Amino acid sequence: MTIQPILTVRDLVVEFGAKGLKRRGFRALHGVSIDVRPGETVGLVGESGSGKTTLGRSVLGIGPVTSGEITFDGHDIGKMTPRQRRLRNINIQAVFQDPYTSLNPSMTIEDILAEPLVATGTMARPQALARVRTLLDQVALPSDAGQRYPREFSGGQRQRVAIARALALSPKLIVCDEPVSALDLSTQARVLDLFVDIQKETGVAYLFVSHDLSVVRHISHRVAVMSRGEIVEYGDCDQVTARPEHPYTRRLMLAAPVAHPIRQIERRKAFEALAATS
Ligand SMILES: Nc1ncnc2c1ncn2[C@@H]1O[C@H](COP(=O)(O)OP(=O)(O)OP(=O)(O)O)[C@@H](O)[C@H]1O
Repeated sequence: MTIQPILTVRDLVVEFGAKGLKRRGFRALHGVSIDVRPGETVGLVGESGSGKTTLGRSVLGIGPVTSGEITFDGHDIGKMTPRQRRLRNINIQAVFQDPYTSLNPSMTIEDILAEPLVATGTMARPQALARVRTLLDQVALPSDAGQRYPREFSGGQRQRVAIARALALSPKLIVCDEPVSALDLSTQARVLDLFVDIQKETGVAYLFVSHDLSVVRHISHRVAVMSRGEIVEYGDCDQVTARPEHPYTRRLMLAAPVAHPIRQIERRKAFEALAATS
């Protein structure tokens, strides 16, 4: 039995600064196709400027779609306005890079987490507050965190709050755009493990954007490699990261540091041998 994707992107073209039909703007995406199945993580990796964020923003409905299709949970959402998305209950959430600016500093954590539930009419405030306690528990924050403000938390803890907020409305898909890049290495590992645990618990799918191949390798079932607005390689995580076929992916692998210098040399030799035979 084939599993239907929860998200399908077909031939997505995004141009910035296009003026009407006559003047073409800067083309950031050149016909990108990708899909995400329920409960899986698709990692989107590539160097700076390759178009990862642009793709994520189009899926979220906060970036332009010049042409192509985006289908989510059976709905054709590519050309929907934010209002149309709300009316049709299109529930795709986001976790962004910077935990220091993504949370309103004047609101308590409780209010930050209750807001989407109350604002969408999903729950009255008393039920929303009960849900907040469950969410705090889910992201392993203490129950008294609700009465505190974002400034009282570390970067990793703030990112846990951002994850809890994304989970509040029980989405089937979360777009994660560099969600651990601002964190130190040990905090990165803990937050990545949290993403994995939450997926096991809830079945949520992630489109997970990162420039860091080791992060993507840690969390993804499938990986798409982007270069200059195109997907140049796309497949199972093990296949793409252990036996990359595209020269760009090989270069990305070689550029990714590994902890042990001898392993780094061995790996470089292996990839050079691979490159010579292909
Ligand atoms: N609003 C915009 N107006 C004009 N050009 C843009 C806009 N947003 C992105 N771009 C351009 O589109 C290209 C892709 O950018 P994007 O941010 O998607 O890349 P990225 O792979 O996410 O990079 P990074 O890892 O640095 O965030 C870049 O050349 C960028 O300058």
